[in-house]
Amino acid sequence: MKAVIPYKKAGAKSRLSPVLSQEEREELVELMLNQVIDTLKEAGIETIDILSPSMYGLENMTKATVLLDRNDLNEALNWYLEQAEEPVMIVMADLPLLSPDHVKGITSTEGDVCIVPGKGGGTNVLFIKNPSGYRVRYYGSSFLTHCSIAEEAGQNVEIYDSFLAGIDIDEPEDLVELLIHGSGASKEYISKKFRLEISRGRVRLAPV
Ligand SMILES: Nc1nc2c(ncn2[C@@H]2O[C@H](COP(=O)(O)OP(=O)(O)OP(=O)(O)O)[C@@H](O)[C@H]2O)c(=O)[nH]1
Ligand SMILES: C[C@H](OP(=O)(O)O)C(=O)O
Repeated sequence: MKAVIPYKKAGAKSRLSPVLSQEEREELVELMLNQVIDTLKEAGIETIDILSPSMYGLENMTKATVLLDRNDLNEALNWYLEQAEEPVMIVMADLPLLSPDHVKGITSTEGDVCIVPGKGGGTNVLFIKNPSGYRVRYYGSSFLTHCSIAEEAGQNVEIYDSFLAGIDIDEPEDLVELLIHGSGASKEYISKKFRLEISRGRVRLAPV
């Protein structure tokens, strides 16, 4: 069993541009990537690949193997799945609230495929026991798409339901969850720029 993390640092997280500069967004994704790698290692995942279109931000990466593929996310991942000869766990790089227990729970699924839904219909983690028989199609309502792809391939799907594993850091409101529930370098980084404030009964971001 091995894990692959699709990762692109250049121009990352454009949906966070209302609150973070490009430089800040690129720093944040690098911190989150390293937290995801550490979580996978702590869960006992020994083979970890990073699939990236360039070495940007990965020049000093020693904790995982960097595989370069300039194709888009789906093409790069489907190429990876075609080559795989063991179960594959596709883990997004923007999951700083993912824990080793989540990883262990996902990979101990009784299903052929285990999916962790993200906000807004995304797919945060996709564990595939028989990768050669599966193809991904991220973006849009990819969670529903990935469920259908499994069912059409006769593979049964387990949905791993987790509030924290379901939080991918895409939009400003996701930074509130990182400040409330997070720990480690990405939480520390954001806590230097933002604090939480209660406004009209809701928790919101405010500049420090
Ligand atoms: N290998 C590879 N990974 C990608 C590519 N585009 C995005 N990713 C990664 O795929 C995961 C999900 O991507 P998004 O949440 O859309 O990240 P993003 O493109 O930086 O965010 P937005 O600009 O807000 O859409 C993250 O781990 C990204 O680093 C790509 O073209 N190639
Ligand atoms: C890659 C994409 O991420 P999102 O844009 O939903 O955060 C998805 O999960 O399909």
